[in-house]
Amino acid sequence: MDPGGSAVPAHPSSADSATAPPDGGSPPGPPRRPAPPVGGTVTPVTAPGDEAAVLSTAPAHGTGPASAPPGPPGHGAGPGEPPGGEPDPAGPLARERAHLDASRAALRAMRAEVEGLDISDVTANWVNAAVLQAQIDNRVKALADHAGTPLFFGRLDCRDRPDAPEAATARYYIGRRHVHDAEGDPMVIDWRAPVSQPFYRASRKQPLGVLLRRRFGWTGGELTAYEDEDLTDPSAADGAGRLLQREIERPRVGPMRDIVATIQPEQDELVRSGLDGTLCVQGAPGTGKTAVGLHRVAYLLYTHRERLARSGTLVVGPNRSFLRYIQQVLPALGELEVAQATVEELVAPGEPGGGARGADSPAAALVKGDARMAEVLRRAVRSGVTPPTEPLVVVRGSRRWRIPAHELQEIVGELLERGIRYNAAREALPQRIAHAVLVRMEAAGEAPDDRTQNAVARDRAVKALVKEVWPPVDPAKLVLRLLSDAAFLAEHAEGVLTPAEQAELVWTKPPRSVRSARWSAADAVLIDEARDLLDRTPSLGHVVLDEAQDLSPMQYRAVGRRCSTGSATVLGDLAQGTTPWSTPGWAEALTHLGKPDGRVEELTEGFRVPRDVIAYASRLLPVIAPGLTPATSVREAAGSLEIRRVPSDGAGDGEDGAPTDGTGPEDGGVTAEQARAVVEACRDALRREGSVGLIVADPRVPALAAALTAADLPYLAPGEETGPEARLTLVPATLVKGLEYDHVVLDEPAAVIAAEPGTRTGLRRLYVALTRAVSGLTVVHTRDLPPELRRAPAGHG
Ligand SMILES: Nc1ncnc2c1ncn2[C@@H]1O[C@H](COP(=O)(O)OP(=O)(O)OP(=O)(O)O)[C@@H](O)[C@H]1O
Repeated sequence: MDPGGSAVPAHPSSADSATAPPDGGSPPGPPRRPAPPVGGTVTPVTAPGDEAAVLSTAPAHGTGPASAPPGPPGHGAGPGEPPGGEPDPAGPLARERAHLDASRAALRAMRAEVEGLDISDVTANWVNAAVLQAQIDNRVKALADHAGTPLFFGRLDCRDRPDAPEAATARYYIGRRHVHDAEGDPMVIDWRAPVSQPFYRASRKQPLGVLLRRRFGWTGGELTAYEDEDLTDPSAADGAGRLLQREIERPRVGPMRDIVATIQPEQDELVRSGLDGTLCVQGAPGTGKTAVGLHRVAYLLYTHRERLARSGTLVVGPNRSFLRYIQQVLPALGELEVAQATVEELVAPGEPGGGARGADSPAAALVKGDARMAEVLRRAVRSGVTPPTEPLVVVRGSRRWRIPAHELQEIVGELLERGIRYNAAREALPQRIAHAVLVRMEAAGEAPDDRTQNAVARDRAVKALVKEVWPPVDPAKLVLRLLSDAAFLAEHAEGVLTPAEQAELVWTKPPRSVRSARWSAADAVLIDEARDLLDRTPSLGHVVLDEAQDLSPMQYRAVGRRCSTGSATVLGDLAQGTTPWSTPGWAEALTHLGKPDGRVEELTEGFRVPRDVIAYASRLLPVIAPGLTPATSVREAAGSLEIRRVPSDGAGDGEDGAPTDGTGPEDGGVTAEQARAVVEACRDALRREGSVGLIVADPRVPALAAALTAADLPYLAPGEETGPEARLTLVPATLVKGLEYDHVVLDEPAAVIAAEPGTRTGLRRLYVALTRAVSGLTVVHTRDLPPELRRAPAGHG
């Protein structure tokens, strides 16, 4: 029997005992009991225990919403509420809805106030007026009340001061943005404010002044449930409550969403770590690295708004589909100004995909991505500098000023030694020469001033000398020459690259010009490095670098110079490195980034992949990344894992990875039986709720796309938004990193491995593909599974 073939029958269900179906919303009109005053003021409220309306005070164990039967109508609307129908108008849920209504009204008032601003008196001219109006428009946009987005998701009842009596508490509602009433008192507090921090960090062991933490459940924009934790009882166990479980286990449809309501304490520590230090997060698949990185940007923008508004922030992701997938998270958190780019777009902006067209062999790419290339380029850039051998004569009026060659050489030598950027030195050179002339003028009794110095610096003879001594350099032409002219390369790679490495670099058919060259992604990074040697790349305030394990040292340098005076958040998983140059360790990566003091933290709690699926995928870990901790899964549902073996066309089983079916490479070796079984697995997956991802080795995409079309199954491209009409995405294995689907159908693992240049890279690609599922994974294979997957190593399930 195939040891991996045991099916785990756990099907997700939409049933959710934690919340009621929408019940028509809150009754119109004012609540019978007004919502207690919030924030800032000491508010005597009933002791938390009195509000007996707790949904669950203890973490739910083993009866997660995904496996619980659907409750009766109204069940779970909040204890203290009558089952079904409207909530008791005096009950806690009704009071919370009243606070919601009041907060919405306050937000409307805030918006109306901004909309009603009359700027005609305060703006001196139309330019100022336009600028101010744009700021007002942005503010109005930021104050919009989005129907589907809850205004708050949590509440804290805190002891107002450590010495305050038990009954004196302050109450804070925690939400995505700050809302205040007409008096300026807060109704909802921004999740990023320091006051909100205990919502994420407080535990029964360390309550941080919190008496009660309440989480709210929402259904279709309606407040339908809440769940309390009484933090005054140290004997009760901390743990994920049902609303949290429900959020984690909800079916995925559409792009990535924010996790602001359920950020976990260890994630919160990373989100709120300071702007000045660089932070690197190593984490197994689904541990929330991307989520942490994006929320960290939102937090930093809130905390250092002015500084970052000036310097800018940027999120770097592996490809466009990934960026499309994450692009709505920051706007949902109210942050509209964060740029997003791939490394390719960073180094060669303007053209989609960075304009890179050529492809390198892995060996050539390895050398081009090596940090030693920086030294080769540095030498090559400066190679045109030729110390003058003749004196310079400058004619001013009737006088001639002569600077001897040795003095000119000294000036040039000094500029070279100072290590300033090539073009900055090139600009400084005429001024230095002019200075030498001025010294002579003064010695001769003249009284030259700054204008004289500038005039000398612009003198024709000086200009001609500068052009000859310090010639202008075009970065692309320089790289073109290095890659086309073996002698030029050898001159500058001497002692840095071996002759064999140099041979990898040189094009066999050199292009005629920069424009006709088929630049590869690695070439674009070389050009970027050369450009930076000429002129300093402007630095942003903060850069988030996701899927960082795949960057070459030269790519790290390219990202690093874009945050040279700022800081970075580096996110990645060494086990998911699938480039030939992928990062061996974070210390090295941080050094290339120019942030050797960066702090490395690890996340191991998985929020995506169900237990059985992550245990299965983790069988590969000892081979692909020995020493890394396998992720745990906080999801309660074990998930479904099914391995379907398809009988081959009678050709018999071959060796691992070898096609045995006699099909040609043009269809990627997909047999008719395999295609049928894959389509069937997709149909099965589509019977369930949520998104479905069909992951296939890149060469097999056309054959399986044709099979889906023939079977009348519409499908999307990765990053395209799933919706009710199309929930199935056909994803080439090389594009699936960072993405997730409720149910994953994985076609032919042996082909995924075979599509990569080496077995280790292949197994890592397979590990990425195996860890995309939120609730279920079906592996469909004709060829043998890799032996690493068939063996269950001790402790890995
Ligand atoms: N605290 C949380 N509450 C709810 N959902 C969470 C939480 N943390 C992470 N998630 C969810 O878990 C899933 C995985 O998160 P994310 O994509 O950030 O993980 P990752 O570590 O970047 O994964 P990968 O290594 O595969 O790129 C996402 O759907 C995310 O929204």
